[in-house]
Amino acid sequence: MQCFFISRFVFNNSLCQTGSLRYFHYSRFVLQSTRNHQLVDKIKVLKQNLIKVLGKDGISDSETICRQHSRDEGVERNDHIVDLVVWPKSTEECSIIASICYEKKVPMIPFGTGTGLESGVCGVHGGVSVDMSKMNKIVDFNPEDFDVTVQPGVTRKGLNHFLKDHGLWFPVDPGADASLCGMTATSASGTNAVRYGTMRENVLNTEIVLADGRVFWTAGKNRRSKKSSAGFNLTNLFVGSEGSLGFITKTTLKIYGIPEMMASAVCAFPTVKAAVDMCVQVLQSNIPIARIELMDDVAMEMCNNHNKLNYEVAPTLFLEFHGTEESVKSQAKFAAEIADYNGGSQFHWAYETEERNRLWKARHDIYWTVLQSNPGCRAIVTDVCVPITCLPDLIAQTKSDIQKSGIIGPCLGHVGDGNFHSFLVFNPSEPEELKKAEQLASRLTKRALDLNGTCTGEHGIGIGKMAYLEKEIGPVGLEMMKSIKRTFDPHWLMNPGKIFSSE
Ligand SMILES: Cc1cc2c(cc1C)N(C[C@H](O)[C@H](O)[C@H](O)COP(=O)(O)OP(=O)(O)OC[C@H]1O[C@@H](n3cnc4c(N)ncnc43)[C@H](O)[C@@H]1O)c1[nH]c(=O)[nH]c(=O)c1N2
Ligand SMILES: CCCCCCC(=O)C(=O)O
Ligand SMILES: [Mn+2]
Repeated sequence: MQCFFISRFVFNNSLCQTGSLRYFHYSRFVLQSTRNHQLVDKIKVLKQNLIKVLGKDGISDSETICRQHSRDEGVERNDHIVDLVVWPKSTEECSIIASICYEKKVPMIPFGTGTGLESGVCGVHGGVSVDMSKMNKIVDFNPEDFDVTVQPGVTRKGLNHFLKDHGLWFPVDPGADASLCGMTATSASGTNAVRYGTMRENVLNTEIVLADGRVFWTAGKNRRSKKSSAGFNLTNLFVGSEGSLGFITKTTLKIYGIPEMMASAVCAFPTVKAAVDMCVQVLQSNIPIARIELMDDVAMEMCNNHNKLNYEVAPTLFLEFHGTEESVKSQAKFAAEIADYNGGSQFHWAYETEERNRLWKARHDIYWTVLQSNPGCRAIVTDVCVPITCLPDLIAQTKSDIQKSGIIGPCLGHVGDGNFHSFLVFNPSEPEELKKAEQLASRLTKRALDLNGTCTGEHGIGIGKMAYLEKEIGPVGLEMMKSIKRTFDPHWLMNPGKIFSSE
């Protein structure tokens, strides 16, 4: 296993180390000189063997490429760099890569598009990053059965571009243009989940390459029935497995008809509680709302400034209705009455595709908006999800906690699911700020767990949420998860150091 000797002499100019997170710069030279020699030797042999299979174009050990593949959009972890990157072009090549790594006992880390937020793609113990982007075909499409099977290089936007001409779409939308197998691996969701479900509800089958190179389908080869009672649900085991059980080399997904009409609206509220109360009442009234997204006043102000918009700076819901023209109109009328009852403003409507896209782009871009509004800063993104009735108090407590701390922390959420994010901004050269942000995130997550919720509604555990998993699922639950991992991956080679440690 790789080992690092971290001393102050290692750092070029900045060091900030508190709790579980570390941010620092160091030189590749020092990194390599302290790396376990056994692994370095193994990697040399491995490289030669892999070149024979993949050709020189299918493999790289360049420092830049290894670094690019060792980070996602979340916290940068400069001490967890992979040693090699490979690009399989087929399931067969992926299987050969796995068997070669298995023989040498070298860690393997699947890489989708790197949009994850929990450091899922970094090499905690070094190893080989397997970039799936060259496996980018739609391999099976059954429009009348409403299913499609794609390889890992197919992204959400790529699939929707293909489906559009057939009057179909795949609605799970994390905003980022993530790979569909990466979304399967993290159990992603996003803005449409309140109506169409998350990846868990939309994955019918997956093809898997195991750590030792064996290939199998979790629901049986090519099976695509909408339901099954045939034994354990192995498909769901791989949804949210974060690369720790095997490579997902195909995912079979449910797809949907594009609704005749889609209409979006924006509505401001006097308080977060009023906005969430409206959301609960909309769900209780069985309005089949497609999106109901909260942005707090802090997020709205940044959104306005960044996008040259002039929405009210107040807790705001972004809503969307799907259906026939008649149904959209009646859903919207009912929802507007509920908004009014809760002190909400008139709806500002967007009917045309372009206008709707602009509105949702402003919402989806909030991650970049916050970072660009605070140059040089980084952020801890929280992702708790609680029973919806607990949400108003939890958000109110969180906002008051953030205000007292002096940290900048916009909050927004997929409120229809009881899921919200706070974006706790800190300056990496101010250790006190990072400490405050970490303590805030920890208090918030503990509060959510005490309310029978989860530490992560959609981003996954990765490294960032490992500390909370045992409290969430209990010691026996954690041991069961580890036993399952041992069954699929007895030598702990698939993405080790994520979700839980090996002890
Ligand atoms: C601006 C912005 C906004 C959002 C988000 C990101 C960003 C940058 N996300 C997070 C992110 O888009 C989501 O986690 C995706 O599912 C990650 O997919 P990638 O293909 O990028 O996986 P990425 O390459 O980042 O990998 C993520 C994890 O999956 C594993 N993995 C990837 N491909 C695999 C494969 N083929 N087989 C096995 N394991 C594999 C990796 O090893 C890693 O552990 C999100 N998410 C969300 O759910 N809701 C949201 O609202 C948002 N919003
Ligand atoms: C407060 C910004 C957090 C954004 C995190 C990305 C995400 O999940 C989203 O919904 O947007
Ligand atoms: Mn989200």
